[in-house]
Amino acid sequence: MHYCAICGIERAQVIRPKNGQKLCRSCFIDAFEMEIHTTILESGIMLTRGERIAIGASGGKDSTVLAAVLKVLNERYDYGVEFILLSIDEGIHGYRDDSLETVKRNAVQYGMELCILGYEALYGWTMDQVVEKVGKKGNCTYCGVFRRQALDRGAKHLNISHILTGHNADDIAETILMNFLRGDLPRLGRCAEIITASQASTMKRSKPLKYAYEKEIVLYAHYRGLDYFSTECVYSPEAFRGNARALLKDLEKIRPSSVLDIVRSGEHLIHYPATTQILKSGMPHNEMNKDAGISVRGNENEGGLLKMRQVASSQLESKCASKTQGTTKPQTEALHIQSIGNCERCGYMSSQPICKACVLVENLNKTYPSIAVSVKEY
Ligand SMILES: Nc1ncnc2c1ncn2[C@@H]1O[C@H](COP(=O)(O)OP(=O)(O)OP(=O)(O)O)[C@@H](O)[C@H]1O
Repeated sequence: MHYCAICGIERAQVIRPKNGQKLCRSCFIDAFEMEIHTTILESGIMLTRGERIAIGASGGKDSTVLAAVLKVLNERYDYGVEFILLSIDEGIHGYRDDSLETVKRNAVQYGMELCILGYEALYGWTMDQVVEKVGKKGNCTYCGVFRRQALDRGAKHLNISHILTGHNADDIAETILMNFLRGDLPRLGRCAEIITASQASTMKRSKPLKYAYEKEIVLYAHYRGLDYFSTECVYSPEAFRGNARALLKDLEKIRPSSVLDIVRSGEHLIHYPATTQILKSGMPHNEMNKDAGISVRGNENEGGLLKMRQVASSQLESKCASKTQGTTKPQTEALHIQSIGNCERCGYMSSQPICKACVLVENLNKTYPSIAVSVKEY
């Protein structure tokens, strides 16, 4: 029999995948919570006293554990933050309607306000209708674009500018693998970041469970008897993600630390190679921006590093895009970082004249002329 590596009194019940440490149930719960607290403190996820912060709550294990742990930490370490559960109803019968019932119970259990926003009200389409129209292949693209914007809209409606999501280490490792296998280095760097801000949004998003293994999240939920919804989406997940997931699981069998190793590799690539080249060139930010033909709305001199990353990403993105289109753009072509403006159609913030959600809605509405092309204001 093994005793817990921390207390040395209780019988060990858990072997931690990241380091092989054997822990008892109670020490595991403490260690898990402490690691998320440390992630919040060390990663720059700012939880400012008095601030209202949204938790993207799907009712699944990850966001339920996130809400439960944040409630504990908020009380234990006196963060002084008000957490609001923000749920998006994609309109998937037999899946999201059931998981939202779980979120409603979680709101009562954790004493958190709950806001639910639906695709139907925002876009005039439920995902069930989208799948009926476009089929199961490719429907995840619609769902992902709509959800991203819906979360932003919900948070804005609540006067909130920071959203926390339950993406865990396995989710991030999968995305890194997918982008690596596709040769998409700019996305690979971005997906490894714990805090993301997009050019198309002023909303900050953070992933406090970034270093938490899926296995441990399930175990934590089990040990604490958390109320969560465990059914997979009725529409098949993105096929390529399924392959990346299978590959990750195989790697994990041989080497349990693989998940975090891949996350760390992704982090190292954030600054590599284009950003590094720009940093090495020593060019002053404003000169570099002028050369790159960048127009950034607001203070032209602020956010040097961020701008450098944007330039680096843009350079690589434009190279990748031109490659996939079979043309090679000249290296000297000026780069244009779009500033955040407003979508001409729905009025919501967008880096393009028409936001992605409106483009997708327009596609959907094409064969339904009686439905107005609109994304409703919320
Ligand atoms: N319908 C939704 N409403 C609000 N937030 C959502 C919704 N769907 C996903 N999210 C947020 O995005 C995160 C990652 O979503 P994903 O679809 O990858 O699900 P997941 O990894 O199974 O997470 P979960 O177990 O929380 O459902 C979730 O943890 C949650 O914070």
